[in-house]
Amino acid sequence: MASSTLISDTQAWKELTDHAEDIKKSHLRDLLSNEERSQSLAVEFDGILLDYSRQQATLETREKLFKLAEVASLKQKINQMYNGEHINSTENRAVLHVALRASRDAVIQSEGKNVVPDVWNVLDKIKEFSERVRSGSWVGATGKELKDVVAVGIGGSFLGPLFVHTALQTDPEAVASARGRQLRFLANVDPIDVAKTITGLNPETTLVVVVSKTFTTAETMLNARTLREWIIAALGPSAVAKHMVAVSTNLTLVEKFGIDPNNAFAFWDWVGGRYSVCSAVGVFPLSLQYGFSVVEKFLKGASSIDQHMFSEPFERNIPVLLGLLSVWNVSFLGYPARAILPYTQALEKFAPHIQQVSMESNGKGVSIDGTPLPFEAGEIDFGEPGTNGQHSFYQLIHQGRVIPCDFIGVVKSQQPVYLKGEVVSNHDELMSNFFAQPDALAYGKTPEQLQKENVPPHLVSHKTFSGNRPSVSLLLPSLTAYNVGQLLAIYEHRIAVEGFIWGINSFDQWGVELGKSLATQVRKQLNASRTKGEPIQGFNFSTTAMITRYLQASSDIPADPPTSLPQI
Ligand SMILES: O=P(O)(O)OC[C@H]1O[C@](O)(CO)[C@@H](O)[C@@H]1O
Repeated sequence: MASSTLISDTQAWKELTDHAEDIKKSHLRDLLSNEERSQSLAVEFDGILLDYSRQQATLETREKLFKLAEVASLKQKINQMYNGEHINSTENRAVLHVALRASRDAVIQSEGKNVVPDVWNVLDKIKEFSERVRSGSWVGATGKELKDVVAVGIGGSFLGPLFVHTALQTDPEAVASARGRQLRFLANVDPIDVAKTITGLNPETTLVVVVSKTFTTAETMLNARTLREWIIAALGPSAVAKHMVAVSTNLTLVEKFGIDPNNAFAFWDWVGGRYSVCSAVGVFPLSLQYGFSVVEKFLKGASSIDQHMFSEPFERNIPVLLGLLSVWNVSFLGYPARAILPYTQALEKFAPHIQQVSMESNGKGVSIDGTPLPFEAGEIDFGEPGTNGQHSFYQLIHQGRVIPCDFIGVVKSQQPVYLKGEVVSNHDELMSNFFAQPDALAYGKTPEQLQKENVPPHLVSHKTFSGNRPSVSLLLPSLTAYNVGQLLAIYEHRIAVEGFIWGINSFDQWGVELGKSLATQVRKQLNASRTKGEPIQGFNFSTTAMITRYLQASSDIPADPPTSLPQI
């Protein structure tokens, strides 16, 4: 396919469009009765099972999707990514998050240079520094051990580390090594978030890690300045050197901020913000909390999927299959959303992280060469752990809109809780729902079944479930740090596969710029109005009126220093 040709203009796309019309006539109830089909639509790797038999798809669909992958040069694009080519063309950057978790002896080139030694230099530095803090050889300004860490960052500098932190909090090995320590995150610029974060913390025992790829993000820099004042107010200006460290690609700005670059952990422009959890962005705060050896297992898990993705044929390649099925659901069956439903509370923060990875990556309106897309790319991701979600939005999924679901289950719970005298453990109860929901969605319930159950006629339509609602089931052996790394990489690569097929740039994010620059204009005017009494100008009537109202109504609020923030 020539690079300027849209994927939707190809014969492979047209064939899938026609094929989708046929598939829409079938029902999952019937498709699932074919055991041979079900057996073929499942794949296993390293203890992970992907069952995609509940997709509205047949073996023919899969063949046609492989044809589409061929026409989209999927294999070449994956190779280009792993070879460090500048596939993020609008920013002229390589996309090499796979290098962040490569083994020490791997060779991954960017601009003719093997980047793996640089990665391991930083990992070694993280290991050494985190061990000093954890062992108490690096202490605060008053000689006290630093037991509490606040990671200040937003977007990719927050969501991935929070997801992994939340998951590790259930891993017995991680829990044991985190005893007596706490890790908190400060992301939102809302003063409430600042107050909540510092509540109960003592600056004497707190290490603040400022995490920002660019070191210019408005929210992060303001929060970093606030916490710097919090430290200075309690311990004096010289305490900053002991209590503040940084993770960034911009070490010049780190130094300008007042953090010693020797206490900063670098990463590189070939790591996208939302793909940075395996860089110092995640590895450093998580190593402070859990120790480097636990975090290394997480990296190894991600790396195992990197190798699987790179070398496994498409028929057995979990991220490739998932990516192609997502394209099938969005572009051919017309389902714009995807629900991420982990049946484990440990993955509570997984959907929020994937929201950013997926929607910032694939929420694009033009192809990689700038041609407007005649189809919608990306999907709307949302989710909650089961069974909580079942008591929230599943009604819509069962009887309202059709939303393809990802069910994620774990064979061995990290926390088996058995009730004495009860037959079913908490985990079995959870998993009963994990197994039941996909079938409920797929089969539904017919009016005939309801009539046989003597449901009153006026309720039959209300109690009918159309079924034929697609899902995939991903069954992980357990949720160790290693498995968490695998899950992360499966989704990262799946999202890249989708973008490669749609022919978009999944690695830039120009869509976040406009709001940021308008906020800069508002911020300038707010300052000018508050300090010099200047009138608000340059906005439309509505915005001018709202800002003016806001200024007038908030003019009597005292500008307290952050140290006097009420603790929540
Ligand atoms: O790490 P930084 O540079 O502070 O950026 C934070 C986030 O802001 C964005 O650039 C846009 O929201 C994200 O892509 C990024 O993860």
